[in-house]
Amino acid sequence: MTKLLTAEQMRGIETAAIESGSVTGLELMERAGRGVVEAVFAEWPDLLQASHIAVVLCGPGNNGGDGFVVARLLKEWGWEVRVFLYGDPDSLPPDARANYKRWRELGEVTVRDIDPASLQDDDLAVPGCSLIVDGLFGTGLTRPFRGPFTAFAQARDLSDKKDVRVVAIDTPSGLCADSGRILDTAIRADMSVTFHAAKLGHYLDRGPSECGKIVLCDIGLKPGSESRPAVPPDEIVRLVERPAHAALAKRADHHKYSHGHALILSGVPGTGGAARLAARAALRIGAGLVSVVCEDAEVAEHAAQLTAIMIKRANGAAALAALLEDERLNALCLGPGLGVDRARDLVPVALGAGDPPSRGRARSASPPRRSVVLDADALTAFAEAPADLFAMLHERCVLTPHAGEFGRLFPDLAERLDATPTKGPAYSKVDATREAAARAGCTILFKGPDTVIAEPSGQASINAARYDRAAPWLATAGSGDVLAGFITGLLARGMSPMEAAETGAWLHVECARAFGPGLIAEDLPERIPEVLRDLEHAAPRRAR
Ligand SMILES: NC(=O)C1=CN([C@@H]2O[C@H](COP(=O)(O)OP(=O)(O)OC[C@H]3O[C@@H](n4cnc5c(N)ncnc54)[C@H](O)[C@@H]3O)[C@@H](O)[C@H]2O)[C@@H](O)CC1
Ligand SMILES: [K+]
Repeated sequence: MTKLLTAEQMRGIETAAIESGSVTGLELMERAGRGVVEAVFAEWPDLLQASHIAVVLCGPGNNGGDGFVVARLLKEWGWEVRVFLYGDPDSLPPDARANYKRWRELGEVTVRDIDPASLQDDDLAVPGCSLIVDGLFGTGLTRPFRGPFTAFAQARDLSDKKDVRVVAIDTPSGLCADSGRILDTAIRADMSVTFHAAKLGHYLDRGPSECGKIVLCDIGLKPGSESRPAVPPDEIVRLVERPAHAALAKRADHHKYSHGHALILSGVPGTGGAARLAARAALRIGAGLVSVVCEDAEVAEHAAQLTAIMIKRANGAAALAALLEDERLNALCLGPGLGVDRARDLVPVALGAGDPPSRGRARSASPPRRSVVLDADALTAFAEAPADLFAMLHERCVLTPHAGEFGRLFPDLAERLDATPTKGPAYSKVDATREAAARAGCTILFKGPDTVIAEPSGQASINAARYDRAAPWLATAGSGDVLAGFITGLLARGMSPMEAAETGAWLHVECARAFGPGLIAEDLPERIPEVLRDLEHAAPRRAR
């Protein structure tokens, strides 16, 4: 499991280690600086060949302290190093000050105001400079950085400057470590070297655009014990990773009914493509049976297109309620191509909250806990009255909004997320998704290249389609319908909502990566066999 930490959690782990007496802050800082230098040489071995010139920018906190360590180690390696300190040397925290002093035995420091009244001429354009080390701010960033930094960052996109590499210590300055949002402006790095564990901001929002490559450096901090974890498990955000093959495999002694029956509800004639995409995805991911549910007028369109996927007729809410008397139909998907009017009629029935007129049945006190995925129109249908939807949702539901749909259901949370951040830590997509899940009472998968999944308990994870898992071709019509279908199929197979949402999101990205350029939504389910085979080959062989 890859854990992602907030700045506060990281500080807690560091403090606990120092208080335990197992390590000093100075030792941690030395390991951090050394880790940065090692990462630089590993990434750019040409810099090992001869002595080079580096500019090291140090800020007023411990991130600056790491910068002084890097400056010293590069100097000892034979480099020419120019060091700038933004802040007062006498106000540096103790470990940073100790490293400032050690550096001063070797070289000069150009000291500048942290908040200058007017712009200063910093002459950062050091001729022949090969490396810029950003040690201005790390996890302690609390407000937009100003003055020369703003001018500096805005005037030049450092990483575009020919032959100059930019390495950020921990996080690129200006990037909020908790949210991945930029406080006004940020330095764009080619590589960011972070310590102990990556931070949420490396994977959320603008983080991946600003960080370049992420390198994780072990500075010898031990994880807490199981009885006294340094960070409570529920508060830790995980990066969604490759699922276990066993979770997706089919056992030889199982039959199709062991893998559930998924229903995908479709809309008016001519809009059924989205439902068929979702249905195909549910079938490919292994649901035992998949049916598209439609009205009489839509049967011909589906019949012309579907073979292994069955068609079930339901003209209106009462007919759907009658169909759902069959408890073998264990997972439903509503939204793709459904139309908002039809969604308003059918969603309450799907959630077991309807009062079907044909049978005159009173609203059930304990509605059947059938798994339900609500996407697209099924979310938009409740834009005027989200509380009505939340009152019907239950723990087997998954909502899969994109940013627009999220804003319709949770306008106050979206507003906080969209507001320009003025201080750190800024409100993050993880914060918003967790709050949304608690309010809705079910699992929420908030889509994007930084998809966040959260359940009401506060458990949360990020499925990042960034860095080495980038899948830009997923931005194509129908891709969300396929994701909803994957999740529905996995729910039909019996996964929990959180596991189905995480696994579906991971497979979605993996299918896109397996296909590559030119991808359209139809291609995604067709890559499932290849992706499943790869998972099988990666799985450890069973002992004979
Ligand atoms: N937590 C840990 O376990 C370790 C932390 N280390 C380093 O320490 C860093 C965190 O150090 P700090 O907590 O001192 O935080 P930072 O060094 O990121 O910055 C905090 C300082 O900057 C000021 N500040 C914040 N935003 C500002 C702005 N926009 N303009 C002007 N001043 C601003 C704060 O008031 C504070 O003085 C990490 O990012 C990492 O680089 C490493 O030394 C290794 C171990
Ligand atoms: K930094």
